[in-house]
Amino acid sequence: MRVYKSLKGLKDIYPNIIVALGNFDGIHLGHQRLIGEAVAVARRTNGTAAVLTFEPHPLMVLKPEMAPAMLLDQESKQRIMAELGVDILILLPFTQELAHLSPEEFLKEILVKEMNVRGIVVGYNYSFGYKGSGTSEDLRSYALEYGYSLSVIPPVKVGEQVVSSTLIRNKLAEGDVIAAKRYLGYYPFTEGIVVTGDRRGGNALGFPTANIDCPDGMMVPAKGVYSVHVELDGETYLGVANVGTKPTFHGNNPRTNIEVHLLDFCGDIYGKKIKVQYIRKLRDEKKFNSVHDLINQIQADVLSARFDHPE
Ligand SMILES: Cc1cc2nc3c(=O)[nH]c(=O)nc-3n(C[C@H](O)[C@H](O)[C@H](O)COP(=O)(O)O)c2cc1C
Ligand SMILES: Nc1ncnc2c1ncn2[C@@H]1O[C@H](COP(=O)(O)OP(=O)(O)O)[C@@H](O)[C@H]1O
Repeated sequence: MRVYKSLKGLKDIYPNIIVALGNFDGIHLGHQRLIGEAVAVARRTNGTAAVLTFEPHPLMVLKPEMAPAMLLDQESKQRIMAELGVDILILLPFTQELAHLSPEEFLKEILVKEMNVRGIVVGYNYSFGYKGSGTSEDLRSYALEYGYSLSVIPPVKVGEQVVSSTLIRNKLAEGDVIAAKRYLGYYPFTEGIVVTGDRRGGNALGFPTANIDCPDGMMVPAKGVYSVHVELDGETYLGVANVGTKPTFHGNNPRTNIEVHLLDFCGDIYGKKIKVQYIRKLRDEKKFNSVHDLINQIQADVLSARFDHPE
């Protein structure tokens, strides 16, 4: 998959672009269906499967205080899109100027003039252009004139629930990682570099923990203890993770920390990149009266986590 940050020259390199439009935070089951449709149309028509998305998230530019925590970092997002078969990803810088294009201008200037799209795929509730006033009906009304096909993907449901990024954020905020996985189609995860912590885990507790540095603005599940799968150097380990503030030691320290103890592993992994996939919430984080009680509880957590083998 090739990544572009500008539209310049694209239509000359790719004369038959089928584009999926949207923000796709999380690339959940609904997004996967939508992007899958663009890929299918492109394969059928000998075209190029493209995703056009904005960077940063439009709300970061328009109303930063309203911008949600992101479900996926940019690198993971690109990896999943490539796995879905996307040929080109266009990360269009979202500017005030772009935000002020009317729906008609966005369609004519960007999709037709710059990209000469042959196919457009959007979700049932897609909106675009100034203040999001354009809808899929507007795209439909110009399809014949500009010669593109239009697919509008109906809501994807799991049971009675319509899958959405907001629903998934709410589930993660409740610590319900099992529900989040049901809607994402994969285990929610945090990826980051192992940094030094308070150097207490291995020495005082007998449970060394890899502390991960999580980029700001990323969604993290509710505070608590989780069984996890950890990817490190191409291997997958079972682990127990604590998402929280370590109240036994830190009093009212507000900064949420993610740390994981890998089962059946020993080694120095400072500076390494690890991916922590949340499998199941085991319990809430709590303040223990003694280090001894905390150690006993972590031992019990490890026993519970042993039930959650990696596939
Ligand atoms: C499985 C697991 C569960 C934990 N549960 C709690 C908890 O309930 N309360 C708490 O204060 N700290 C908890 N901790 C965090 C420990 O206090 C922490 O690992 C220890 O302070 C070491 O921190 P360090 O890695 O910065 O040295 C937990 C850690 C793990 C690995
Ligand atoms: N089983 C393990 N799980 C996690 N980290 C481990 C494990 N074995 C060794 N380590 C190493 O030990 C470090 C954690 O030790 P710890 O005493 O908790 O110190 P820190 O406070 O710096 O995290 C990890 O960052 C990692 O390099």
